[in-house]
Amino acid sequence: MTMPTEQDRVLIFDTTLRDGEQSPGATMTHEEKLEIAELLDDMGVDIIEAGFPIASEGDFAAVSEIAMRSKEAVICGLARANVKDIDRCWEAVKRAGKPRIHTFIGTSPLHRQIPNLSMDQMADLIHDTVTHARNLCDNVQWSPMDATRTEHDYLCRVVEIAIKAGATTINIPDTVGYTAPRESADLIRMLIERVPGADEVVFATHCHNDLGMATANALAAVEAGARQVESTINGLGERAGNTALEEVVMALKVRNDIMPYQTGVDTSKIMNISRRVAQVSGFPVQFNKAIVGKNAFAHESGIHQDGMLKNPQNFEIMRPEDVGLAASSLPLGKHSGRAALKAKMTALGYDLADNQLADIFVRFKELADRKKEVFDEDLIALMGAASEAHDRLKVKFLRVICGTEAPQSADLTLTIDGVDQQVTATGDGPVDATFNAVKVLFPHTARLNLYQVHAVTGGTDAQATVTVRMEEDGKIVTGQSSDTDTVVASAKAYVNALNNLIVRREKTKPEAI
Ligand SMILES: CC(=O)SCCNC(=O)CCNC(=O)[C@H](O)C(C)(C)COP(=O)(O)OP(=O)(O)OC[C@H]1O[C@@H](n2cnc3c(N)ncnc32)[C@H](O)[C@@H]1OP(=O)(O)O
Ligand SMILES: CC(C)C(=O)C(=O)O
Ligand SMILES: [Mg+2]
Repeated sequence: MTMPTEQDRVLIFDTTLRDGEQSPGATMTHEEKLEIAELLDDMGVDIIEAGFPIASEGDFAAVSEIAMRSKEAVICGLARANVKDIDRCWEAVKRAGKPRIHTFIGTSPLHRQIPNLSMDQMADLIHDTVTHARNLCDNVQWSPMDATRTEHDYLCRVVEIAIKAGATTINIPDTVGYTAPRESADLIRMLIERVPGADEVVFATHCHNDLGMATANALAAVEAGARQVESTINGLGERAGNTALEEVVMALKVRNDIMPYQTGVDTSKIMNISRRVAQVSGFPVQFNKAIVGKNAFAHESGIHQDGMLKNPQNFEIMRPEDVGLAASSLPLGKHSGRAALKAKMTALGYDLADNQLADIFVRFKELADRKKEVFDEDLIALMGAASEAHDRLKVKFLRVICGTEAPQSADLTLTIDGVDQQVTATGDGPVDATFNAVKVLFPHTARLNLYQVHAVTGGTDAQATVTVRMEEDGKIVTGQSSDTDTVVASAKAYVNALNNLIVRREKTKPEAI
């Protein structure tokens, strides 16, 4: 790969804290804004639009503090085309290591009617306000709001005026998300070709997503010569939002073969900031959102899961770690197949033979038809049920009498090879009485050499897990069971060990000649 030249470098301008916050309901607190600004600075965003200082005392305070705390990023504030806004903006950003004033006015026929100015009056105002901003700050961005619906000749005229008045960045907003990729590119190309002095400034693109084309329009503008992309985390912003920062940055990284441009963003920090912005703005990320959606690296269908297990590149064009995710996920559901089930069972510690996998797969599909997602706990329970189905011994009923008066007794019914058998036995405590009852119903010579109880959860209703280990003729088997009743868990663990012993006996039986 060749080293980036200046022409390859695309500046990333983040406006989550200004345009993003303009989404109805997305207001962030002062502390939250400071935190997001710090995350943006740390991830290598070039310019942070921290707010609109004239809008409120709170916005002014946030922009001022973000400016004071900034490290590498340029800190920018927004201002309308008037001296009061621009002065207030400068007051807020001037403490930044790298301050920028961003001033704008709507230039389209419709927008010129908002302040009710003629073309000439507006041209004069642009000249005066950009000059004023440039006298305060040597880094000035100017935007003709609604540029994509502005007459080309007039747009060229006002862009030239802004450049002559000292603007260093010319931003071309598609304020209402109206343009389409080819048109977006043609507009930037036209301005660069026609406007005198265009080669001395950076052209920026600022797109909205009303027709779902914000990212495509921004990338088309880059291909035509724009070298600053304005965007927000998770695509937050007015109405349907702005270009999503993560989409532009990852598109340029993944398709660098056809879009050979570099950004300074550390993409491994994307997931973290996406989650924080979703939390603080209260705008959840849609599950299937590109790059940062919950499902962006998740595969449920069997054919895709099998392909992923064979080679992740079969179904993923970027690595999860490149966006800060630990790994892709293969959630199990009704569309999953044997390959993913086997991989999950192996991860859970089950080494399944082919016939066991076939058996559990049938049970899994039955469950998946009833449930949206089958979790690890469901599979463990399915395994328990599957192994119990083949057991020769089952605990059917148990009642113990225990307390200060000896002897303690256990009334036990075991189902042995499908037939219920009942006995009452005594012992030194309820567990001993229960084990004696098992021995009466299923006589054996195995010696108990471990009995262990531990609580799975806290509280008096905790699940107890009992482990039993026994030995017969050198064959060691273990049994385990959980129940909120410790004696029931003990009976089931003991019976589980005996079932395992029966299987071992069968396996080690000498072959008949
Ligand atoms: C496309 C964009 O994202 S633009 C940014 C939009 N963001 C915001 O508006 C958020 C912050 N805004 C605010 O807090 C308020 O609107 C304020 C403080 C800026 C202004 O509040 P108010 O003085 O009460 O005015 P109000 O919001 O009602 O109307 C906007 C005024 O700004 C004028 N105006 C709008 N854009 C511009 C501009 N670029 N340059 C100069 N004047 C402008 C309008 O003509 C109108 O003025 P008028 O009252 O003389 O007709
Ligand atoms: C202020 C400008 C740049 C804006 O947000 C827009 O036009 O969408
Ligand atoms: Mg905007």
